[in-house]
Amino acid sequence: MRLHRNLVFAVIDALNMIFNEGEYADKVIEKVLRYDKRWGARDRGFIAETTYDIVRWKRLYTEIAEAHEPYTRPHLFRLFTVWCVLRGIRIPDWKQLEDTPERRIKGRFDELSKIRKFRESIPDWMDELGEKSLGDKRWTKEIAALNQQADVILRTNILKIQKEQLQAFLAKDEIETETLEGYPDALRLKERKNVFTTEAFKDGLFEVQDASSQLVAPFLEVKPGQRVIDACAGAGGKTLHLASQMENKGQLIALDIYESKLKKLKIRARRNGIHNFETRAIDSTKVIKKLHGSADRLLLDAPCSGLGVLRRNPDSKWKLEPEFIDRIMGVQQDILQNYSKMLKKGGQLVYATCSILPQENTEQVKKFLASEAGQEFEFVKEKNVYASESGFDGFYMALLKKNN
Ligand SMILES: C[S@@+](CC[C@H](N)C(=O)[O-])C[C@H]1O[C@@H](n2cnc3c(N)ncnc32)[C@H](O)[C@@H]1O
Repeated sequence: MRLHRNLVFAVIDALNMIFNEGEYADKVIEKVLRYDKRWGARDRGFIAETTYDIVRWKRLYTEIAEAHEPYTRPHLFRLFTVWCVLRGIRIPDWKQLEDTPERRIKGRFDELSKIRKFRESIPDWMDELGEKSLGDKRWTKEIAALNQQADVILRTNILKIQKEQLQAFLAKDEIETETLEGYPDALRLKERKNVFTTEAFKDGLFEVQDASSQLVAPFLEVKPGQRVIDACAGAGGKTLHLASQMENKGQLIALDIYESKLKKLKIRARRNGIHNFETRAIDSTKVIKKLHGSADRLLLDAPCSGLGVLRRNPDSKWKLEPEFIDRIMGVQQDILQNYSKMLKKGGQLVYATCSILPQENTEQVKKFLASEAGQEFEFVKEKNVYASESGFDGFYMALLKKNN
């Protein structure tokens, strides 16, 4: 691989904004990719993937490069040279990269790779929490899987097109895909490409949605004509899926505490051709109270640590704090206690997270079922999705039924 100076400089700029200015990696990459309109898909891919890689391996690379906060430009270039050496890329003879100690880098890598928190490049607290919560064996496998780059998975919008037709449509744009057993609407890209510029995307024929996330809406067993509430809808990845499973019939109410996220959902719903839905921002407890006893189905896709989706958000390894996890666990239980009241007798709810920690998942459900509010509910089934087993994001979902 031949390195181009302006692309490498863009990576260094991006790392500076992410590591020194605390900006979010996805936003920074969007910003940096706007630097030069002439960059082609390969150039853009290089910038995005190299930046994400160095963010993912930050702790390992900073140990090897003996770099530390705040990262000066020479430090950031040192991280970049570690990336090059470990990938076997020839270092160009640029002033910023001179005197790269290649043998020393490889030696340090071999030493540090013996220790999980360095090898997997995670903070001490996360390694301790993962081991305590999942046990040494599962955590070791799981964190290794969560450090792999995520595949790009599409969900066919079956309101508009069949999966095989979509595959043929995308092939015309030289986007080759394959089906995935056990994920009826999913297509996996054989090669990473920008799908957002395709006509198929603009026409709402698919959404980008991880395969594990595609398991959640079917777990709720919705039927056309029902009243379904998606109480933590966000920008609506799962709302859109629920709507297509309802065949656009019935009533779908999408709630969230952030109006801004619901606005994004409206745009996506329009593109997807969905009209059986409405959004309501939760700006007071009245919004929930008004819906008490009204839903046939209820999705609680609760806010969580996001430890199951580190492959797609590697910078959350450095942004997440243990105090946040403690706080969000309180919110998760409040959501179960208060929002479950929106369900009708005989109705069903799914509690889901994109976490792999039992304390955010099965233990929350057990605590709810043992509480006063949980007495009317019956546990039906649960599913723990591990990245190390599925090859996709880590997720949890539990189905509960409200007794008649
Ligand atoms: C896991 S995300 C939802 C992802 C979304 N369902 C999807 O499939 O794209 C959790 C959502 O819960 C929202 N949230 C946080 N606290 C909440 C609360 N107390 N009530 C309702 N929603 C909440 C967040 O704004 C966030 O959008």
